Amino acid sequence: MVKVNVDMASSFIRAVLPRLACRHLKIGNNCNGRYLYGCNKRWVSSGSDLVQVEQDDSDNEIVVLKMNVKPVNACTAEFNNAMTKLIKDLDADEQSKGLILTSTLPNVFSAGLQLTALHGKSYDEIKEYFSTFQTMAHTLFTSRLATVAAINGHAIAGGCVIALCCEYRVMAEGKFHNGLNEVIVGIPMPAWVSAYTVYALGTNTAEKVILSGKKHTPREALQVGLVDQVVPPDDLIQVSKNILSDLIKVGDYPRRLSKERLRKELLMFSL
Ligand SMILES: CC/C=C\C/C=C\C/C=C\C=C\CC(=O)SCCNC(=O)CCNC(=O)[C@H](O)C(C)(C)COP(=O)(O)OP(=O)(O)OC[C@H]1O[C@@H](n2cnc3c(N)ncnc32)[C@H](O)[C@@H]1OP(=O)(O)O
Repeated sequence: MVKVNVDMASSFIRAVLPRLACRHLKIGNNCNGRYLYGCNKRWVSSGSDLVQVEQDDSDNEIVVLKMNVKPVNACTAEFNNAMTKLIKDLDADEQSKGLILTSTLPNVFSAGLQLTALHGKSYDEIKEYFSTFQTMAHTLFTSRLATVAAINGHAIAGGCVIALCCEYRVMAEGKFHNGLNEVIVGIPMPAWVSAYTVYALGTNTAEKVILSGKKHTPREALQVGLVDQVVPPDDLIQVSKNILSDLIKVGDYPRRLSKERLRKELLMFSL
């Protein structure tokens, strides 16, 4: 079990992080607001309009969630909470078997945490904000659904984490980056993100990916295991659907229980 010095992390959040984060991006507070709500399933309600929901098949087995937080799918607290609620609703619906996660934006899957949410905020506010992201990631990671990330653009830091929570990751070819640049931004990698990365990549590669903070091209991301497949952009959704269809062919109960057993150990990691 990884030991984490919580006091050190707390002082870091309190004192350094807000300044580092904003220096990194050179941004002010550009958090704005409301976007179209695309939900067409009566039992799915995020209570928000930041994720579009599409049914993919007549059996309602496959759902496509499209992140829709312009301009770069930065994970606002509202978005994190909406995603958590949607995934929990889908988990509770026995008809649903699989989930494809992608973005409405043409070149960005997700830019990760909303750096502006850290600017000028109190320790408690930042802590609360972080916890909304962590809850969303844990909910996706442990979802009983089969999950595929269809990465249609940049997937940076928290955006890469969201993809790592999925069972399978397909990325579009293009001038996009995928990586965990937390150490470059100035965020010591939380143990739970490291644990998820080790789970997906293996310890040795995860360490290199995390400690370098490198942003990978799609081909490089494939080499290190951040993604499982790279495809032409036009094929991304169809390939993801094919993978998902194969994944959900397996008997639901043994699959669900095996996924739970494989992944639940990792929930012991917090900061
Ligand atoms: C101690 C810690 C304890 C607990 C932590 C708990 C959880 C942690 C788990 C994971 C941690 C994750 C850390 C992060 O995610 S930090 C975020 C790091 N993200 C980045 O570094 C990406 C930065 N963005 C980019 O590189 C680019 O924007 C791009 C490649 C995604 C897209 O490039 P474009 O050229 O298409 O667009 P831009 O002109 O650059 O941007 C448009 C617009 O969007 C603003 N913006 C970009 N990224 C963010 C962001 N992450 N948050 C807020 N806003 C963002 C950018 O400033 C532009 O705004 P303006 O139009 O100028 O207003």
